[in-house]
Amino acid sequence: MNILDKIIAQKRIEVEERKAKASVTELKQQPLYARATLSLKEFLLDDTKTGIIAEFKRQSPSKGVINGKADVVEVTSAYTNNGASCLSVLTDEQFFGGSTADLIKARINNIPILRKDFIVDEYQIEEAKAMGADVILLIAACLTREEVKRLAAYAKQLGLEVLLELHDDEELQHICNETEIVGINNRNLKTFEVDIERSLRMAKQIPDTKIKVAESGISSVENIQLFKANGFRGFLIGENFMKEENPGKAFAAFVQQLKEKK
Ligand SMILES: O=P(O)(O)OC[C@@H](O)[C@@H](O)c1c[nH]c2ccccc12
Repeated sequence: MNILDKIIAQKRIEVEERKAKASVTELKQQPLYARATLSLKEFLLDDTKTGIIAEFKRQSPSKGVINGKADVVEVTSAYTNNGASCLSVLTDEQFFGGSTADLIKARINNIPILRKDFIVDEYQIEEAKAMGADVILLIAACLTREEVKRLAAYAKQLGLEVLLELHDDEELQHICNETEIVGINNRNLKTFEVDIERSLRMAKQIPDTKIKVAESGISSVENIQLFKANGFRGFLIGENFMKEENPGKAFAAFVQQLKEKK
């Protein structure tokens, strides 16, 4: 079993446990559920913004602990105040050390928030809405094309947007009318191998009508310029900031460099 299979098997158990604890009716009563969502699409198409989706990630299966001390409010506020277009907050507990509480805390910021988790069930989309997320991630590597269509339509009907994540050429067929924002993960979730060139190669096969996001392994302003030149509007970056003692400060310095090199 590769790591992605392991995570998904665990996720299905976890979802059943969570369903037993809170019904959808209860989720709908949570204070943030009724909140009007923000549009990631709009933020990514705004040329005055950086396009960076800045991630709060404490740990990962590939790197172990990345930052054991960072405070979610401090870091996500610094990301927001220094020009992030969106926040990505890990909510998976077991493999990434995230939580629902982290996302709820990050919600003090008024920019779109991506719930970063492994979504396999409509219930998790209801949870995402209840915790104040604006966008959910759907990972093609662990869903069929039909599941992507079904879950994306469900999210849309709740007012949430979808970031569809691809990694392999075969997954290109998962792109559908329901998914307007398409991410290409430079990291293979089964082997952890990172290849920046992958987004560039695969991007050529994605229809121009989709908004493209480059994900993972981005560590320089030059990377971003290259992605931009290849039609990308969004850049999902986690570790490059989270590995620093002060991720917010590292983010601010990165954005400063990006402005200077424009
Ligand atoms: O930390 P990085 O290399 O900048 O990568 C961020 C993000 O792309 C990565 O965390 C990610 C991409 N897809 C995922 C799916 C699940 C969990 C995490 C991820």
